[in-house]
This record gives sequence, structure tokens and C-alpha cells, in this order.
Amino acid sequence: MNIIEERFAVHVDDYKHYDTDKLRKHFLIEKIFAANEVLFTYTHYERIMVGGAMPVDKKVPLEPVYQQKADFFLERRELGAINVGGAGAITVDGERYEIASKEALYIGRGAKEVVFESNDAGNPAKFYMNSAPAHRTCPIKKVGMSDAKVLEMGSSDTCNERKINQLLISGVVETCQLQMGMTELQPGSIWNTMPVHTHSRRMEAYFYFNIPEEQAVCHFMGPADETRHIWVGNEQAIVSPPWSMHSGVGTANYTFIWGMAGENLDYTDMDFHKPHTLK
Ligand SMILES: O=C[C@H](O)[C@@H](O)CC(=O)C(=O)O
Ligand SMILES: [Zn+2]
Repeated sequence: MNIIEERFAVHVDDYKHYDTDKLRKHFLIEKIFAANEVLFTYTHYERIMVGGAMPVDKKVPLEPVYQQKADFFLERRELGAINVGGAGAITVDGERYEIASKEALYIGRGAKEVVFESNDAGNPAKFYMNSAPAHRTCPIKKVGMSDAKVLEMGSSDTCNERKINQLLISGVVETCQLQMGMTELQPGSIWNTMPVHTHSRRMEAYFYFNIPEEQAVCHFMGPADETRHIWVGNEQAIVSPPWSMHSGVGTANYTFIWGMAGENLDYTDMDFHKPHTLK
């Protein structure tokens, strides 16, 4: 069964008055995975759905949720899934795709039956997912880390040395509006997405994982002159409105998955804000 939460969009003027509780309530997704469940948060930012499937000892189907009023989940949507757990498989209309750790599957609009499973209940697969409305069908494609476009960013001097693995990206896979990838921090580097940027033409969601026990990531949001922070735990996500930056600093090494939907598929068109200009 899909378990669903709904989040409405927040106006930037309203955000300025938020305290810690309210920031967390509107922008933090605390639970992405539950054993043998599919969890989703239905947002009103480009209607992106952010969630996870964690099959343990049984097959778990992707079912439509009330908000969609659809006969099947992908009736009018596309979906990207990236496995952050043990090896597993996703079966789409009878076709089985083995998805190892850090591998992704893109599923286009129209696929009727999607089923998740793990190869080993002792080390279950964890499929982190983003889904956005789609106006046409793009072919299903499995994308591994070796297929990714890799951007080497930052440096150890500024503690932001990282590898941006673009997985679901134009040139690797055809999508309608979804873009997804996985950014890995080099040992000793703790800052992601620094210098920060905004792109009001696209919303974004960040999913943080591989955060060691008792450590955390401090995520920054807001316009460059009105920032706030949210402390994020392991396997939690942040929804970033179109007016917001999205950047984080960890108390230890971590990895994260970013996903975007919106106006175009141009990853490089962000507006940058230099650190000394931030407030
Ligand atoms: O719009 C692009 C996204 O925010 C991320 O891809 C940025 C990122 O992973 C990073 O700089 O570390
Ligand atoms: Zn971004």
C-alpha cells in the first residue's frame, strides 16, 4: 500500500516568518523508507512526488494514490528510482530489471504494473524515487554509475570537493521534465552545492543518505539574502521551492540524491550566489 502525505507550496513572504517547527513541517520529509511499504510525499511544487520503496521479504507494488485520481500510478507521470540499499529488482509490465546499489531506473509514462523486490531480506533494496507529471512516454532505461555524466566540482581547500553523478539527465536518458543524480562528497569535504545557486524555473528535492550514526547535515534554504537552516538526519529529504537555494554542510561524510522538475532540462542554467553575498 502506498502511504501518502500532501504538501502545499509555500510563498517566500510567508517563509520569512517560520520558526523551526514550521520550516521542518513544510520542507523536511522525515520518513522515506518503511519495511515492505511504498511511502510518498505529494508536493505541489511541479506536483513532484518524493518517496521510497523498501521491499524486504515480499514484493511491493507501486499503487496510485488518492491525489492522482488515476487508474495506475504512471498513467500521467514519469518516475526515477535510485537504489541506495542492497541489490534488488524492479519489474515493469512483466520485464524485470536488476538494480544494484547506486543504479537507477527511469520508467516513462504509461507503465501499468511496477513491482519492487529485494534479492536479500537481510540487506534490502531501498529505492529512492521522484515522480513528476509527464505529457508523453519516454522509454524505460536502466542507468548505472558508469553511464552517468560526471562533474568533478569544488576543491579540498574550500571543503567542497565532490563528484556530481548525473544519472537521469539529458544525453543519458530521455525524460519529460525529471532530472536526477547522486553527488558524492570526497573524504574531508563537507559542503555540497557551494557556491549556492537558485533556479526559479525548477523546483528541487535533496535526499541525504550515508550519514554516519549520530551525525547530521545542516541544510540551507531560502533566497540568498534571507537564509534559514534545517538539520537533516540520515535518509531524510528536503523539498526546495523554486525561490530557494539548496545547499548543505555535514558534520561527517555523506552522499545525496538531487532531483528536479520544471521548465526545462538545462542543468547548467542556474543563477549563482557567491558566499560573501549571503545573508
Ligand atoms: O541544480 C543542481 C543541483 O542543485 C545539484 O546537482 C547540485 C549538486 O549536487 C552540488 O553542487 O553538489
Ligand atoms: Zn539546484
